Amino acid sequence: MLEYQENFIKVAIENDVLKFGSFKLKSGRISPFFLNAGNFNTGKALLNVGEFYSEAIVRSGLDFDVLFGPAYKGIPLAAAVSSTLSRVVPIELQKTKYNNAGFPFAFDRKEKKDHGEGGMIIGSSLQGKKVLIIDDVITAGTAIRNSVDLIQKNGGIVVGVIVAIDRQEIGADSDLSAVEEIKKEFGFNVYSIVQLDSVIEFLKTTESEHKQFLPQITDYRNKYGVKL
Ligand SMILES: O=P(O)(O)OC[C@H]1O[C@H](OP(=O)(O)OP(=O)(O)O)[C@H](O)[C@@H]1O
Repeated sequence: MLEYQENFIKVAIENDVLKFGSFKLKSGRISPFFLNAGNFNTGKALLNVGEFYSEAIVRSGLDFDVLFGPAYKGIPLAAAVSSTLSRVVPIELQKTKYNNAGFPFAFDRKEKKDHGEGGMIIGSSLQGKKVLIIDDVITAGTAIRNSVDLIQKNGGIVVGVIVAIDRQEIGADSDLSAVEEIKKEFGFNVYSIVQLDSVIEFLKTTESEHKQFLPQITDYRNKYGVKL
């Protein structure tokens, strides 16, 4: 595990974003851990988070024009990360790789608006642009599929997805994880700051008060996790 990944897990725990206990998921599975990015709710936390995502994005080597954050939790993430990228990516690289555009971002509405400027997309235009979707987590992949559809309807080309954590969990009717299904269906990669395996490693190797959850998490990984 890299240093920034360990730091992400620490910050996520400190902010009550990564929680341990017993949580019922949309899938009906009872999970011993849960990620709620809505708890990155201070300027300080967003600055931290912006840096973790930025590091994962730069490491991915992915070439993109616009960040897209699906409503609602993707919205502050897209704003924070585009702001951080414009600060941490060296100017020369911004010129050569990112068109010196200042890392534009966009997001969608959940409710239709038919007055004022109208439309479903707010922020940068997606027309003809390579789009990187940013979200907190993929569970069944519904949010990502909706976003891909919306981005394509608005003329954008999705080139990848970045999430905070890859749960490495198989779907209800398949041996593939949601992340693998998305890759297979659309052909682009899903990147993450950490995977469930990193969280397991963290609990094994650090003096965390949450070490007690290791057996339940390992059982959950064995029961629902993707085979490596
Ligand atoms: O892969 P999925 O099964 O779609 O689950 C993941 C999505 O669910 C959550 O958002 P939610 O749809 O709850 O909306 P919110 O951001 O408004 O909370 C989360 O922020 C992801 O966008």
